[in-house]
Amino acid sequence: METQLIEPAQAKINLFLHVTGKRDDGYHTLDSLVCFATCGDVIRARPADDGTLTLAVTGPMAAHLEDASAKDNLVMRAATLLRERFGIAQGAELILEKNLPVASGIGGGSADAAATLRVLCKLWGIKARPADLAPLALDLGADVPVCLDGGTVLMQGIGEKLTPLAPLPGFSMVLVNPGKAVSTPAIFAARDGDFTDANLWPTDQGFADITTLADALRDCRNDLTLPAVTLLPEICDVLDALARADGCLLARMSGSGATCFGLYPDAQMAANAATAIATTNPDWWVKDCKIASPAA
Ligand SMILES: C[C@](O)(CO)[C@H](O)COP(=O)(O)OP(=O)(O)OC[C@H]1O[C@@H](n2ccc(N)nc2=O)[C@H](O)[C@@H]1O
Ligand SMILES: Nc1ncnc2c1ncn2[C@@H]1O[C@H](COP(=O)(O)OP(=O)(O)OP(=O)(O)O)[C@@H](O)[C@H]1O
Repeated sequence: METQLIEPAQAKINLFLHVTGKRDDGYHTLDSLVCFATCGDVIRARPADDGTLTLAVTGPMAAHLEDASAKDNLVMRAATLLRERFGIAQGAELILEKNLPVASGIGGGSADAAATLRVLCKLWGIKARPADLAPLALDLGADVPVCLDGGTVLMQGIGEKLTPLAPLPGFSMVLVNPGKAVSTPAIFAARDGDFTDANLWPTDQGFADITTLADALRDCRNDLTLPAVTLLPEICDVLDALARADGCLLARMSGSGATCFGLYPDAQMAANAATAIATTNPDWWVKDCKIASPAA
């Protein structure tokens, strides 16, 4: 039977995101607590005997990617770069199931690129250590290294400095996107004012439950919220809708937006919140999910 490998590309959530400075090349340095959600895209890969690389895109968000199989899709860019750097002659037939909204702050494209690297290392028998793949991942985007590693991570530098942290207590989330793409460079460019101090997060502290975690997260923020809301005021409506739902412990924007997340103590409360928000706002993308365990 023909081999088909399947790799999840889980949504990336920035539980907080502090912008701590700006480098000479224009990139910003960050402090961000990153975790992953149980929902996301899926990458499937089969060997291609003729040595070609092809991509097909399926799924509810496929139409939002301009030219599904274009070579600038992050899946194709990841596959092409991996072949070049490791001198691989084999090809692959790739299928991207696009479930996450595009350009929405939950790293869809970055998670796809990272999942492509993981699945093709398996398909092509590349025995690369994480350190061998890290520079390649960073060349694809600042969020790709964290998506490659997964787990709960303190992300610093421009995204290349990753400190794995102890797993967080389990919690449920609702992700909401108002259905409008937001450009990451435009949001960083619109940010102004002071930078936030680095290293504010207590990396050695454990959290007994979601309530104590939410308390600690409330001392932090997403520094890109103000520029994002200025460019897309609907983000305020999304945050309000999440915060007003019963049981919401924290509502915050992820990455450069526009997707926001709400944290809830249990799956039933998250499901109820998702139903209520989706009913009132039929044009929004609404998804209830959980924090992914590191091995998921
Ligand atoms: C906002 C985050 O989602 C937080 O996780 C990421 O930092 C964004 O990562 P990404 O989408 O992979 O970003 P890239 O594709 O590498 O960069 C897009 C653009 O965003 C800006 N950018 C990105 C990352 C960063 N640390 N500083 C920046 O200023 C730069 O203008 C860059 O040209
Ligand atoms: N496989 C892909 N999935 C999503 N976007 C892609 C993909 N390949 C290329 N892109 C392009 O990358 C840009 C960023 O999309 P993406 O969904 O990764 O943004 P994001 O969720 O804001 O990411 P981040 O949180 O890492 O900033 C979009 O303009 C999109 O056209």
